[in-house]
Amino acid sequence: MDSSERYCYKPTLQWNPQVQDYLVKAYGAQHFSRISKALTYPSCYTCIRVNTLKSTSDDVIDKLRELISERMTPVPDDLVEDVNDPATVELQSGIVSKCQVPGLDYVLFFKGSGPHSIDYDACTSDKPLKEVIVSRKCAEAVLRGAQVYVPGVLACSANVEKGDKVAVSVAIEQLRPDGGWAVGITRGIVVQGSEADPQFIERRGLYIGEGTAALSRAGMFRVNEGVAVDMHNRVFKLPSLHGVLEGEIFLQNLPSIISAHALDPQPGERIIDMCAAPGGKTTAIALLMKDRGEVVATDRSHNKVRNIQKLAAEMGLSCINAYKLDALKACRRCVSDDKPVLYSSDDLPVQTSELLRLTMEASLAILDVKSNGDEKHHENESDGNTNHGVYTSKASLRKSIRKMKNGPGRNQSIGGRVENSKGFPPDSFDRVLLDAPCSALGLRPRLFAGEETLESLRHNAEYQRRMFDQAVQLVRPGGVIVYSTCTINPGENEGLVRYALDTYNFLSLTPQSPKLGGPGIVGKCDHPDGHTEEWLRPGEEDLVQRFDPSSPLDTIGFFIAKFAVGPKVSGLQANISNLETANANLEQ
Ligand SMILES: C[S@@+](CC[C@H](N)C(=O)[O-])C[C@H]1O[C@@H](n2cnc3c(N)ncnc32)[C@H](O)[C@@H]1O
Repeated sequence: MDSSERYCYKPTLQWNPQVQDYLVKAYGAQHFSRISKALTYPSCYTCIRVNTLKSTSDDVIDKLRELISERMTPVPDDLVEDVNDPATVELQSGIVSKCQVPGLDYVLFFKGSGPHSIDYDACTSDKPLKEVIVSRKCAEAVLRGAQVYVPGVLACSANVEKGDKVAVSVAIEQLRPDGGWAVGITRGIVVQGSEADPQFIERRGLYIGEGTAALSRAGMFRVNEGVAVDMHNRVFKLPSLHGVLEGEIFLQNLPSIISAHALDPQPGERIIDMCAAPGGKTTAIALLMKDRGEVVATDRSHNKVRNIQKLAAEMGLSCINAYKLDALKACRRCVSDDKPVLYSSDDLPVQTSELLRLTMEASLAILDVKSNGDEKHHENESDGNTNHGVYTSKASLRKSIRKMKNGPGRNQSIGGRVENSKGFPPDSFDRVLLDAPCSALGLRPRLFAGEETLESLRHNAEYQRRMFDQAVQLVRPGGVIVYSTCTINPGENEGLVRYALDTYNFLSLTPQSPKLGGPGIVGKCDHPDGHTEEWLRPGEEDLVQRFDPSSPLDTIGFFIAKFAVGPKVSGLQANISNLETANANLEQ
């Protein structure tokens, strides 16, 4: 075997066999195989969203070009090789272009290249190849342009010293005789670097580039942090823009930007991004609203909510209010706290819907009638769970209304604490984005997919439906829900759309703009356990956007559905009357 074959990058993505069968049924064998291969490569460009509040595309292009030339001159000795590399020259001449889609000229593409074949032997012809083996997560980051950091190092040749050139490969889970997956390399082992090496087969086709050891072998396993290998020759050459023009630009996948456009947010509206961290789509939405109105950004993780706040502050966006909230409890019909309040003042809407405003005014009127002003917590006994009728004090309501006008936590994005939200009233948002947590089977580069089973995929779909139920309650009639995922699993995409349309007869799929993705999948899948998963019906496929990682657009796998919300009351009444009919039929 020659060295180009031995030290190449040709990974084969490993799937759980049942999941693979299921995806082959959905896509057809050839298409699935193309997708599976594309997933192992990063996109060949970095997508940049310009913060139009702070800069323009032309300014950012100029600054990036300047930065690149600054970084290249004077040319440090160890970069001489890079400057002669065609990919580096290409970057140097400034392959940064504006997106040509109307309305998206604030999106820039920074071109990269790959896969390149690397002649590892040429650099070490007089001595045996020195190697470093890294973890899968580390390799996925390196393929996107990162360095090899110490925690990512799994194994190393015996004689590696600081400054040595090393070939970097990745250890990936292998199927074991018991049917489980395991990485065959124990942290700290010595890489033999010969075909006698028991792990040699496992890293064939998994070499991701060459770098200079920043530490000796001993150092790599002694310290806990820092760069272990400075990568200078990679199979994919993508610009590393980490920390560059902070606040002015945001690195974001193209489909994510499109999902914010699909929501079509308007200045002055009140919008909720239910699973918002780290805030990529939240900030994209806020910019499309010209920072006017309110974007409520919620996530269940406290630290992640902080990150949303930091990002909003960094981008200079003040219309974002971020809260810690479980999306499964995002809608609160009424509150049954010890202290009787009508919705916590923390989460009262800034641009509240007309409906809620009328409700508030009506409550004030009721209180005016109650001349003694006593506060009474009245529970509606017909529904002990959620539907509590709540009275509150006039002062408390007035305070709440004042807060409605001023906006809750309006300045929280400049470093305030993370507030917990108890949920929001029904119909209180003009638009809802549910960018749901998912199996992430569209993210690239991905070097292993065997962790997902049919059960875990189905569990995700159930979780997403429960979140979607909350989204339906939060949006006002006449509003919009956008549902998106970064997975290629139809059960979490078209399956959710089927659930939505079959469950809520006041929802309809509505066209999206811009439309860059392909059609959705029509049909169904009969699972071996008898469960049938239904996807789209004919005529629905062109109303969703499906981004295919194997398509020329070269994006991550992504899915977007946009629902128009009709009058809910009649829809609910229709559901209730359906239930009543069903009950009556049962009783007969
Ligand atoms: C796909 S990511 C969202 C990415 C984000 N929309 C963006 O564009 O930057 C999903 C997020 O959902 C959050 N999440 C998962 N379960 C949740 C729940 N029950 N309630 C709220 N957030 C949840 C995760 O913490 C994660 O940040």
